[in-house]
Amino acid sequence: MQAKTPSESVAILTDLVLPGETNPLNNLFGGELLARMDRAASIAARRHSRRITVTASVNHVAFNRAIPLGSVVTIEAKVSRTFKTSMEIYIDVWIEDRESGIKNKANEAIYTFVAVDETGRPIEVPAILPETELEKQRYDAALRRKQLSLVLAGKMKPNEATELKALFTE
Ligand SMILES: CCCCCCCCCCCCCCCC(=O)SCCNC(=O)CCNC(=O)[C@H](O)C(C)(C)COP(=O)(O)OP(=O)(O)OC[C@H]1O[C@@H](n2cnc3c(N)ncnc32)[C@H](O)[C@@H]1OP(=O)(O)O
Repeated sequence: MQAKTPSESVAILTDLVLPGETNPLNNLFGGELLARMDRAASIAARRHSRRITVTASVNHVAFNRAIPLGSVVTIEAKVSRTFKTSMEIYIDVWIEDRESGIKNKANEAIYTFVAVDETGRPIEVPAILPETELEKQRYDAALRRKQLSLVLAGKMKPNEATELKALFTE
């Protein structure tokens, strides 16, 4: 299977925040943002693997800035690292300033997707070759995040999480 670059998987969704999607503070409802990020991430995972993909876990979400009603929101998702059958998808969320058009970072999230065959069994995905400095940083830290996610899910013993242990012994 031929390796791919993160830019080959990039998925960008730009949409408005409408009244039915807000909370009582008139900001985008958190669950609505999670769903939009899941959609963008699933397209990125699909573009990388060209397989059926499912969300295996949401590893990290930071709601750093509220997103007001009427905002133009851009969600950019791309594969940051692949393992055997799983892919880490890094998602950046931007709000566009109405007057200047300048985009300011509002949130970010990290999802894990798994490619599956027609019977739902995990199947191998192409490797990834990070190109930019940011892509390389995200790639390098992804194994640590995977181990943390597996430990929290009870799928890995803490003493097997070599990358996590290294954080505390360096
Ligand atoms: C192309 C352009 C147009 C595109 C056009 C759009 C098309 C778009 C199609 C629509 C697509 C919609 C997709 C929406 C996304 C859903 O809405 S999917 C619905 C929500 N998700 C689900 O229902 C998934 C349910 N869970 C499962 O099916 C199974 O648990 C899984 C995820 C397949 C894993 O199966 P398993 O038996 O645990 O398999 P296992 O071998 O242990 O693990 C497989 C891999 O997952 C990893 N893993 C498992 N759990 C975790 C965890 N908690 N944390 C991190 N990694 C984990 C393992 O480490 C392993 O990784 P590798 O080392 O192989 O890389």
